[in-house]
Amino acid sequence: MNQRRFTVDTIAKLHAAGERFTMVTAYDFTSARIVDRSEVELILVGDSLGMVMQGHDSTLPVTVDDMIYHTRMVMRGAHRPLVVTDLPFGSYTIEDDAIRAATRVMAEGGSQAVKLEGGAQIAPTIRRLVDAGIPVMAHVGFTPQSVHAIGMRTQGRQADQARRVLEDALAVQDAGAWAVVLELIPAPLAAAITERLEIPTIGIGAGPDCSGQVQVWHDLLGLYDEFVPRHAHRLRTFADDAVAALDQYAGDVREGAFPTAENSSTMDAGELARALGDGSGDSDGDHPDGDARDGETLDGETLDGHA
Ligand SMILES: Nc1nc(=O)c2c([nH]1)NC[C@@H]1CN(c3ccc(C(=O)N[C@@H](CCC(=O)O)C(=O)O)cc3)CN21
Ligand SMILES: CC(C)C(=O)C(=O)O
Ligand SMILES: [Mg+2]
Repeated sequence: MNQRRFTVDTIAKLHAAGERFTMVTAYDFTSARIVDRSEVELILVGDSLGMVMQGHDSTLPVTVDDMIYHTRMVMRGAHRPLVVTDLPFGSYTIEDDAIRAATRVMAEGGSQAVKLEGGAQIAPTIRRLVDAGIPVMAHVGFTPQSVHAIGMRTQGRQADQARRVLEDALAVQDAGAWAVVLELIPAPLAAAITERLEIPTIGIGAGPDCSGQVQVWHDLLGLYDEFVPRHAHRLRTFADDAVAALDQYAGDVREGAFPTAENSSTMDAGELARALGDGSGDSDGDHPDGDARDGETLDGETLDGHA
């Protein structure tokens, strides 16, 4: 597919046309290449990488440098999707820090937008980023960087809390966010918010009536077994396939079934004999040019790749 890259503008047009779209996380070149070949419109370089790539039990230890490192790998592989990078925990608490972190992520990482967690409280920061020319995706409801403050649970089941989630979504829209992730909120609340917003909502654990959906790569493909969130759309079990493949590899080597002639190269028996010095080659031990290293040229042209 030789499609032009999705932009904030083309996503807005999809949304205006009433089309649902998808976002998936990616953290490296190879996975970004795969998303590039798919129909998924957006890549999130999520701070979930702290869990699924780094093995931490929360997203809190992730640094701006980590996000830039992973974004750079993703940008080399993704040419069609719009790429958004999460600002990590603590990097945008203070407004000036937010400008610095977002500027670095975009200038050094190369992504097209940043995402940060929070509602009304973070709205002034969103406004400043947008004024600085940085497209901002917001994230309300369950915000994983606040897990120790709010717990790992659905937000907005009671009226007062639900109203706060709605107000957060309206506040980030007013501040200039071009989209908002709704994480772990009741489906009817997500539907009501989506109806009241002009910008697209992107749901995860927020029911079917969002403008789009987002999933973590490892959850979709069955690569992460520490836990499988209820909201995960686990379409494959690649980790199981990988273990089976590794077992087959180990077994093949043990049984001598790998490598075969097809995986190996040959050499002239005389050359080997000369190398081993068993008398069939140069008996005087001389290695005149053009003899012991037959066929090689001075510029090394024929050095590579012959079987
Ligand atoms: N692999 C992975 N998938 C994710 O979706 C994800 C991450 N990692 N890391 C960052 C955040 C953390 N997220 C999480 C993590 C756990 C639950 C969880 O335990 N959910 C409960 C249901 C909670 C409720 O409905 O109140 C569950 O039983 O799955 C939810 C979101 C979402 N993000
Ligand atoms: C779960 C998504 C929305 C996210 O923020 C992440 O992957 O970090
Ligand atoms: Mg995140």
